[in-house]
Amino acid sequence: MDHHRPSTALFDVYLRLRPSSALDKERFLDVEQTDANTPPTHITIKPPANDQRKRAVERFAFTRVFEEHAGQRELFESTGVLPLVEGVLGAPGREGRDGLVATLGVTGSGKSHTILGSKSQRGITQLTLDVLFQQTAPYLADIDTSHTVYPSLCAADASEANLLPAAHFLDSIYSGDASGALSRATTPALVRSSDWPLPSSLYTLPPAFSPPPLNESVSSNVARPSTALFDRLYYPSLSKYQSPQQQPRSPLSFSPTKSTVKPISKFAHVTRSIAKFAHLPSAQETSFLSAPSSKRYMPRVSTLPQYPPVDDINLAIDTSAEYAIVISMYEVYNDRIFDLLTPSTTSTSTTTSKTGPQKRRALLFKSTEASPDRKLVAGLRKVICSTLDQALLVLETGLQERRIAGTGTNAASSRSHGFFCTEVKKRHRGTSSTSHHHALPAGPWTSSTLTLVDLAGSERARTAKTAGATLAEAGKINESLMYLGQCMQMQADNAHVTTAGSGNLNLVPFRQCKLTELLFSNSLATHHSHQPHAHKSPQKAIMIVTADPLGDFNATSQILRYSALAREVTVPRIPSVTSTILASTAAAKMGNGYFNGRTTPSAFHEELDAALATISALRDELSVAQLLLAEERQRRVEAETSWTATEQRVEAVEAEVREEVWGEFEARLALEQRRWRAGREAEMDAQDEHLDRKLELLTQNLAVWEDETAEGKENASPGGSSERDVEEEEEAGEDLDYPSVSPFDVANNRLSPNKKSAVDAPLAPGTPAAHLQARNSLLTKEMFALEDDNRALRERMAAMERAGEGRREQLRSPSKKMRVLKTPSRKWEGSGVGLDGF
Ligand SMILES: Nc1ncnc2c1ncn2[C@@H]1O[C@H](COP(=O)(O)OP(=O)(O)OP(=O)(O)O)[C@@H](O)[C@H]1O
Repeated sequence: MDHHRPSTALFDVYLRLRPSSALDKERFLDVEQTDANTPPTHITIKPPANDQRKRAVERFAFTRVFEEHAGQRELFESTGVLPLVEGVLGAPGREGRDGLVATLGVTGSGKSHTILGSKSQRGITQLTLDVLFQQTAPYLADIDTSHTVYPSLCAADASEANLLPAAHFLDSIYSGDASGALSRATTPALVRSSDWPLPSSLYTLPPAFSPPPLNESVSSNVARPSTALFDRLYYPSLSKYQSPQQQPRSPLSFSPTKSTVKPISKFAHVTRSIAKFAHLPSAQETSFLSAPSSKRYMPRVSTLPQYPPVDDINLAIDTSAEYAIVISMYEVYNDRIFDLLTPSTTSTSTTTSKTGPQKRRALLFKSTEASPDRKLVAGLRKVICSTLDQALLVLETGLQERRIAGTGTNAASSRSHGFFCTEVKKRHRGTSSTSHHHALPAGPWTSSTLTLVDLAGSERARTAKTAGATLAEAGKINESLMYLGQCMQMQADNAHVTTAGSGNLNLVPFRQCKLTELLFSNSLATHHSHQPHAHKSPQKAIMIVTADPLGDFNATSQILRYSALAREVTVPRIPSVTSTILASTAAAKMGNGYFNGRTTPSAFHEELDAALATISALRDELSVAQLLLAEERQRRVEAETSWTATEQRVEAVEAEVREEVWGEFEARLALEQRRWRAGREAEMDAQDEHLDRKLELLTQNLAVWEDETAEGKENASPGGSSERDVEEEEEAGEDLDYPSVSPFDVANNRLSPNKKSAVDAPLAPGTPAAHLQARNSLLTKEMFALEDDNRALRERMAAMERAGEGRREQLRSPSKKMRVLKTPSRKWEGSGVGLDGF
């Protein structure tokens, strides 16, 4: 089995076995021993004796296997981390190369132990930082005293980051704001410090260390005593590797003044970092010493593990260069990126802290204006560290933000994928002028990053005994690890296709989730790398797979399958029971005279051997088929999980869209209703006005008609009979030439036959009766016209109401009943012509 990783492969893969505590369990993993001088590279895994699925033995190849006794230092030196560190530092005159080290394994298998260490031992991260500071210490740019270094670093940063000197960062975190309380579980190295606060006596400052007056800036020399105290409290173990002149300065001795960050047009785009830094609040506000009530405890560097030492390690370093080391940290939690150096509670404003914990903002992984060819996590808070101690304090501070929870399998299980980035910024130093040469300005800053990744572990809910939010987190973790497995498998297949020189390359689906995007984007050579400005080579990556040989067989074998460099299936030997059955069958045949002249014993044995060989081959095939079937089943389960996850995502999106559309719809409905009501009211007002005008006209006409009727009556009885006489005459039916009739009676057909014939009878023209008849018929016509108008109006109103009702029914939400509008009915009382329904 060829275990040499093809050149196109992304990762060198190492396997680290951890000493197991579950000694009562059966060991399922064996390391293949080679000769004493060659480190092991192969392992075999055997399914447990009671395995129902009768799985075959599998053999895996890795770049190297580290057995249980391997320590942190051995791992650090032998996994290729040091060449990565050298790569990041860059060869003389050359830009460095990005590197990535990730750990992968089942929960509790030792990933965090490898990357971050434990209470007593340092992990790869701390060892890397130590080596980096040892090598670069004499060449580190002096951010504390140089006026130009900090602005130039900010200007050169391509990731829209918020760059801070370590002193300012630590000060802002550990200042007196109560919001700075530890918000998450403590880290392996800090487990003690959570229940071990600084003695209260340390908070009580002697009078000599009283904080400077409010109006004095941090740059003031008055701040010096607190610097001394800071050194005394937090720097008992000053760097071992620096000469006295290079002893690390305390963070508080950093003295930016407004004049140091004067707005130079060249650095005009250096925005937030400088602006914030230039407007530092007064020392009283920012100094951690000014806040005895702080709940966040700055860890003591001296209490952090010092073992194993790496003082003897030497790397090649570019002595003509000037370096700056910048730390940033983030985590991928539920497929979103969160900065670990921006605490979830604000630590600079007491007013904000009163409002409770602040939700952390998720960050984007994207190409930026200054980095079009490479994706970066944009908007991180990055801390420029001048000493190892500062870097360790920043690391510990960030780790306090990381999500950790106790599960059934690990007391401090990482619930997120942690990314710890050490960025090495490098530029040509520049020279001062001599009598022979002109001064050479410092070159531009280049930047390379070593990212150490502590992946969260895959886990089974049953064994981890998780529930609620922790179970949901586990779902997300498993999903992202499944995508990672798919990508690694595809990449391995591609690598084999490339080596074999035949077949098609698959597209590695690394954009499926944030984790794979972060791990693969800058490792794979994309089309961008062919662009002229894409000068950086893809990052180099190492994967350290951790496993417990006495742990969970299923979970471990699954991870080994997709991470190993090569894999081979070894079929278990035919069980002796089969041979026994075959042998006894043969014996029986012999006893039954099977060989009575037809078949010789030797021919029978040949036949038997052939049969056994066939059976063995068939069993081999069966085992392989069973294995493939098991894998297919596993894939199906994974596909189903992914399908369910996608469905849930779709449902969530759908619900969101529904909610949005419904909100918009309701707003429009309300608008339509308002418009409709306003229109209806306007129309009703117009109708009322119209009717009023008509009524007025009618009343006027009636008055005229009554006057004229009265006049006519007077004229018709010159004897001057009284009004009462006229009425009596009318009632008695004693006719005038033209009867006294109301146009309403005419209109409503309420005339007596006598009156009707009198009204209809033609009269002599010019007489008052004829005049009255003409007026009466005019009024009657007008009445009819009015009646028609009213009817038409009523019909229109009824139609409008029906339409409005229909519309309302149409628009009405099934859940939210709209209040039906009830308009009081109006009636024109006097005429008997109702406007019901208005
Ligand atoms: N090689 C080792 N030597 C000694 N102790 C170890 C080793 N590996 C792991 N441990 C211990 O086992 C425990 C669990 O390890 P660790 O937290 O690193 O697991 P993990 O893989 O990171 O788990 P998770 O994915 O749940 O975060 C820790 O107490 C750790 O110190």
